[in-house]
Amino acid sequence: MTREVFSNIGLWLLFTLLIGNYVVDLEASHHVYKRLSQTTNTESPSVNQPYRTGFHFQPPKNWMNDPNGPMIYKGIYHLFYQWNPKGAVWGNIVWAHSTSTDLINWEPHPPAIFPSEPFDINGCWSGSVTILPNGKPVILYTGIDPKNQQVQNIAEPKNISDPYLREWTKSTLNPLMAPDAVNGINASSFRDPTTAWLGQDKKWRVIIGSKINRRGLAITYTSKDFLKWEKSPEPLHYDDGSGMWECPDFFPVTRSGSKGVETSSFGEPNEIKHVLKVSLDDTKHDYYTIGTYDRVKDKFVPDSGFKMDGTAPRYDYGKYYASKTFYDSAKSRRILWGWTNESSSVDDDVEKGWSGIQTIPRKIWLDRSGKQLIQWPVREVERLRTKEVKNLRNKVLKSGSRLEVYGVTAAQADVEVLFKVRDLEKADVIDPSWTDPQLICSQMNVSVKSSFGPFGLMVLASKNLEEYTSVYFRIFKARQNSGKFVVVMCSDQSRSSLEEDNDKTTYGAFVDINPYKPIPLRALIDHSVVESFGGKGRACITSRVYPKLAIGKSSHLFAFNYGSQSVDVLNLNAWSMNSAQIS
Ligand SMILES: OC[C@H]1O[C@@](CO)(OC[C@@]2(O[C@H]3O[C@H](CO)[C@@H](O)[C@H](O)[C@H]3O)O[C@H](CO)[C@@H](O)[C@@H]2O)[C@@H](O)[C@@H]1O
Repeated sequence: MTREVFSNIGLWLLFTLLIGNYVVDLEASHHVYKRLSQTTNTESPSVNQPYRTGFHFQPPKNWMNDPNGPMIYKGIYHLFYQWNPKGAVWGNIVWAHSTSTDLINWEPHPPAIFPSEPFDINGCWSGSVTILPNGKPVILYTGIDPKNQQVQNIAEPKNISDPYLREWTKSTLNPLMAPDAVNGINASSFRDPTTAWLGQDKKWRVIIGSKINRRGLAITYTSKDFLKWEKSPEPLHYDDGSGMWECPDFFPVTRSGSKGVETSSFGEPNEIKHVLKVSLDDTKHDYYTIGTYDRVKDKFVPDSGFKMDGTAPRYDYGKYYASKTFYDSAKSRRILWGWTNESSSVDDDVEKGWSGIQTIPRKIWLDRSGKQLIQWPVREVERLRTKEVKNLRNKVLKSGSRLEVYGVTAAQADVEVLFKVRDLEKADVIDPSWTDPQLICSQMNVSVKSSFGPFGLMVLASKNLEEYTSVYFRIFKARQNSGKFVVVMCSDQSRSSLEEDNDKTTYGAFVDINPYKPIPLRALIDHSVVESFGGKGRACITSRVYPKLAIGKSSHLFAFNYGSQSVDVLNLNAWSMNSAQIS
């Protein structure tokens, strides 16, 4: 059926091309595809869906991976994403499309781009939007050609007066960038173009993720007109040994304040730093480095201490991949989107009929230290807060104690808590060999007592704690007689579900905060996802969990302290969250 439809589309398109159209009119194929995506896999997900989210973005059904081409256009936010119209596993990839006025409630549209031409017949993979100086948005995306080579294509809106940009036209000049014998690009590792930026010479630049042997690199192309692109002799940046760089992202950040800057902005060199983010195919994590962009040499130079490989800091120390930012000109902020895959088995995904969510979009900016990025859920999500619970204020959590937070819908909630510790000189000294926070968290699980920690939240917990996910801190002295401390934040999924088949890896991150001050923790809890923010966005951990007992109204929320020293809860606010309008 699919093949038939595609070959009919192909014939029809060939006809329009033969009669001399320079752009491919996709209107008819659009409608056919819309029908197709509505009729394939017609079995809607079963009614009993305890793991579907209430306020995290997800399509009504089927597989979703990377966020693509996020932007704001005429006051409307757009999110495209990699979607399989035919099932809950990866494949048959198209650019699905939704729009929003607040980044939280979404209206679905038919797929914007789908395989129709030789230059993308085997898939429309990830890419980005660039808003041209005349205000017109254009998409650069990776197409998979008949030889399964990865090539870069352009698509533009059919009608720029439609704020929803519902229809897109592919250029007949596609592919604009392709591997060949001369450029020596690896045809199976050449994908995911970024948002382009304008250089001093008025030429556009874009980078594309790639690899040559074990070298991961960001290949630069330049163009005067956005159509004819020339490969630069040198990549923007590379690292030997890091493997394929998927979904690169490259953007400026201001050195002071949390305002975002437009991708082509440079300002004074002492005002702007640049961020290079890559998604490492080898580890499936998103890493970033902060550095300087040399506009003359077209080179990114990481600041001292940063290396663009698996040792670089991560946006999120849980399940989080293929992220992408955009500049929100309406609110002068840079927004980060990221994909969170399931931790359930493929069989379970197929049975529930869907896979993959997007995390709540986060505002992202450079910390005053210049050494790390800070992320915080967009303020708009707070509009879903309802019924605030304030039953924990200035409470002492004695060693081994737990306090239940009553009156909140614990399966769909937003919780903010401020802890305070005293007598820090009693902290245990960290073993100098403990350099990997994930290892610390998994080896010292929640039942292992230190002086300070574990203390934190137990979320998606069953009444008698047969199931719970714990998000907590431990504080160590950096050395004996040292006034420096190491704060570790953990998200322990090992007891999250009675079901055995899920990936229950424990995650961990170091949090760069001063433990003499109050220690903030926020958790966005949404049925099968827990997004945790330590130190006001200095460390983020997203986890996926599938409790069997702690679902819906049977879900509970606790603050706890299993460390040997008491911990104060200065303040704990919890909100039941309304559901967003999404699909
Ligand atoms: O949808 C294609 C885009 O996704 C990216 C990054 O997520 O590449 C993914 C990749 O496929 C693997 O990842 C899938 C989920 O992302 C997974 O389910 C699949 O089984 C994997 O093969 O696509 C290619 C081809 O399979 C592979 O090399 C990647 O890891 C992004 O780079 C693509 O544009």
